[in-house]
Amino acid sequence: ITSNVCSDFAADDNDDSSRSAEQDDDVLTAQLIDWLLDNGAYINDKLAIKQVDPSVPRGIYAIEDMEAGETVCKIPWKLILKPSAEDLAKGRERDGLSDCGTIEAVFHAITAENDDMTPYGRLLRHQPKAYTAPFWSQKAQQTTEFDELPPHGVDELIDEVKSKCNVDMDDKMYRHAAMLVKTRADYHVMVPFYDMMNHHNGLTNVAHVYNPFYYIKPDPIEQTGYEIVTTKPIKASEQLYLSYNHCKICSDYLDWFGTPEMFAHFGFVEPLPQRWLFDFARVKFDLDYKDGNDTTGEIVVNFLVPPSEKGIASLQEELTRLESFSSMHQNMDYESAGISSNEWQSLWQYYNALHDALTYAIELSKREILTEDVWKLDDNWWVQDGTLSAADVDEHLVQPTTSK
Ligand SMILES: C[S@@+](CC[C@H](N)C(=O)[O-])C[C@H]1O[C@@H](n2cnc3c(N)ncnc32)[C@H](O)[C@@H]1O
Repeated sequence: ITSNVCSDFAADDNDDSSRSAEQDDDVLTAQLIDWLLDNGAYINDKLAIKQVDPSVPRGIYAIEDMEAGETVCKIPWKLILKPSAEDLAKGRERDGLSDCGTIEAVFHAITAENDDMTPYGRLLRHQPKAYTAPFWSQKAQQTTEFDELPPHGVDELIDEVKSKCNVDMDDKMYRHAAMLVKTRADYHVMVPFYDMMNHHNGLTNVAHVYNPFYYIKPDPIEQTGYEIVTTKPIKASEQLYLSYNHCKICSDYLDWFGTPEMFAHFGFVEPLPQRWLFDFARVKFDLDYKDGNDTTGEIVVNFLVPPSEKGIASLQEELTRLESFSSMHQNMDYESAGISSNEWQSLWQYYNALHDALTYAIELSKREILTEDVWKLDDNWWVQDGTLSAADVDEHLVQPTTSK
């Protein structure tokens, strides 16, 4: 996976050329924890934040065995970056308003004068810049036929910020703030410590206690803090993992938000299990190891909607198109392509994942009975895990039928 994207970009972070050794990730993280504890946060003392090797991203690990149901952290409302009280009072609908207020709050946190900058602001400022596709350089977007290879619609993420928020997206720090919000916020809240948790749908072992999106009074998060608990026993040295799309508060993302969307929003290719939804072919499937625990074993495709002959033929066309993209670019290096090595690596990681997913789906569809029934359905042919939420049908919002 793309784990080294983060650390590589940290090295590219030339905004802080005067950065001293004290500002390195471990120091910034230690300062963050001290600040949180001094200001009323609870953080379970069986945990440590670390990067165990350069090929995996920094994350939260158990350093002692933990039981299911233990509190991981409780982060007080006052330490959370969020829109102004005035904006919050207008409601928490996902109309972009909340995101705008959060981007503004993050911008101020990362650009505060030295003495006013909190350890959270410092850590966020130090995070890798522009590593998700919507924030790539223009050159990368053009050279790599941006709109063709990475998932479609990545540019919408920035367009949405530009059209809804009164922020200057040509300003480097505003762009960084926007990317931080897109990659680290839960809806309208940026929660220190909690936002260091990585994603894995096969190894999820923590959950939210409260949903920040459902606004009830008195708001439990304002009262008791942002609280996360373990959902399984976790052994010392294991990593704590959240799911960014199949979690208790993920109803907007639950059904349609798969590996391509994860790449577009968060800038990494998720490990198996992966979900792929190809609307143009009306094919939707999960890709996983046959024996979930054996990551060297056979890979299986679980079609979530019966595949059709027409759909598989479209996937084949897409695979051919991809291969012509690859034969045009694969022998180049990032310098001759004129883009950064991180953009180049990230692009090919996604290419390989997409290529593999298409190849598996085409190959393993030969074991299925193909039926054209999916083409008789309406645009919501893909809804599987939940039921459509009436208010937001156009946005393909789904609500879980069971709590996860
Ligand atoms: C909310 S932050 C998670 C914490 C982050 N690793 C850190 O160092 O603070 C989200 C970012 O973490 C990275 N990330 C999360 N899960 C990952 C995974 N399974 N593999 C690679 N990178 C991951 C991605 O760069 C993503 O944009």
